[in-house]
Amino acid sequence: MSDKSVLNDCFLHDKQRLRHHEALQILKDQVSTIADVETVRLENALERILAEDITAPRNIPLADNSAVDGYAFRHSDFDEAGGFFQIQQRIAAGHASNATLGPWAAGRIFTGAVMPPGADTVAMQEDCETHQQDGKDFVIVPQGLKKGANCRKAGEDVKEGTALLAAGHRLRPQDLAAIASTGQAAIKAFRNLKVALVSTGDELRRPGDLISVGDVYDANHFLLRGLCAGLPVEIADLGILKDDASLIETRLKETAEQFDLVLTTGGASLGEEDHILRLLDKLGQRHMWQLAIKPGRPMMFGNIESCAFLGLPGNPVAAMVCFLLYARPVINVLAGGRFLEPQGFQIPAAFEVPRKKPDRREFYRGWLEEGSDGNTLAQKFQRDGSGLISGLREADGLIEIPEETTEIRKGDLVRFLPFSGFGIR
Ligand SMILES: Nc1nc2c(c(=O)[nH]1)N[C@H]1C(S)=C(S)[C@@H](COP(=O)(O)OP(=O)(O)OC[C@H]3O[C@@H](n4cnc5c(N)ncnc54)[C@H](O)[C@@H]3O)O[C@H]1N2
Ligand code: MOO
Repeated sequence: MSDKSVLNDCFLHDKQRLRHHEALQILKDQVSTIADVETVRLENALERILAEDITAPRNIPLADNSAVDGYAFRHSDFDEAGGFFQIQQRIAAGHASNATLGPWAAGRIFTGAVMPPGADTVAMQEDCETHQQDGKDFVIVPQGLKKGANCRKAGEDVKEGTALLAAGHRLRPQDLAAIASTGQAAIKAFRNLKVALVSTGDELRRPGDLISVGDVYDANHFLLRGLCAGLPVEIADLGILKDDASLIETRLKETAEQFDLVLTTGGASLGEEDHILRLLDKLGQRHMWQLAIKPGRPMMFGNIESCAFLGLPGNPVAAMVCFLLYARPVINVLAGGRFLEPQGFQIPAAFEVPRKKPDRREFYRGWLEEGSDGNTLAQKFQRDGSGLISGLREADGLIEIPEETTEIRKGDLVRFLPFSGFGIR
């Protein structure tokens, strides 16, 4: 390799840069919840992050009840031939009976109705025959029912005192059902995080605006807006800031006073027109910059007073990779949740990479495909450029290649991180 090609490699210094795992550790150490707590009615609690533990105050269900429409009876009255019972009471759901069931008596019962005292088993009505004799109603229950059949026990779903959900959990529909089943009408939840989205760059224009040579449409705003949609945030669009240090300084200062997190893209490197890093250092504290990853190297993290600050690189692929790996878990922690790690699995590669730089972790855009032998393989988007939105669009996930790997041959195991594991599609 010639000296020139070495000098041309802008990743030459990866050895001195922060490793991915070190960056994650810094974020874990530095970030804690800043969102306030508020009371939220269950109707509005979907996707909110719980700020309290939820414990069952009583058994669910509260009492033994029937799982079917049928006839409740005492199993001890029943023998191999079946049973012949006089129907002595009728119990509908919501109308518990206090009358104890005597020997050879049955209660007409409906699904969800509380078992009458003394009864322990229910026969389904389709399996029974009824008839009248001397003005009395009887039911014939066929043989074979086990004691307790078709009876749901008190507390069989949840026992009184069971811990159902812990603070920090993001509420799904089934969690809301579980809370509702305890009778709790409102919960303590963290307020959604107030996030300001800022795109920086003289070249940027919003879709719909006219462009001329050298201009670029602001794709990152829509990328980040979409990625934030799956997180407990309220976003504000601060638009595009020109590469003007004093303008950016004023806006960042104002914004930091009003928001929990400022998320910028662009201007993260050190060119004369890149102001974000210098301004973060001037206005607040920087905890991280320059990672040994590709793409995403100029990613930065810090704070301006009590406002967290994430400066993502301008290249859209780098912005998305950094968002998924770093911004997403940071946002979730700031919002009261846990540090979200991606889910991934090992899978053979359908591609080869003859030479990969050591000392840096790489994230390719990729998808799963079927190999000739029918096995599933990971395929990689051919081109590596960090400005290629096409790769993101075609991908279903990221392929994570660790620092020590210097070559990938077809069939080597690689780690696939499906986008679904990041909560996106
Ligand atoms: N001399 C060096 N140059 C660069 C380095 C370096 O270390 N030394 N790092 C490169 C890497 S890696 C990346 S990534 C980029 C990121 O730099 P910035 O964060 O300063 O981003 P910009 O220069 O503002 O923009 C980079 C690229 O992305 C386009 N861009 C920016 N914002 C948007 C947007 N909202 N929507 C669509 N596209 C956007 C911008 O036009 C540029 O083409 O720096 C390398 N350079
Ligand atoms: O790391 Mo930059 O992230 O090449 O695009």
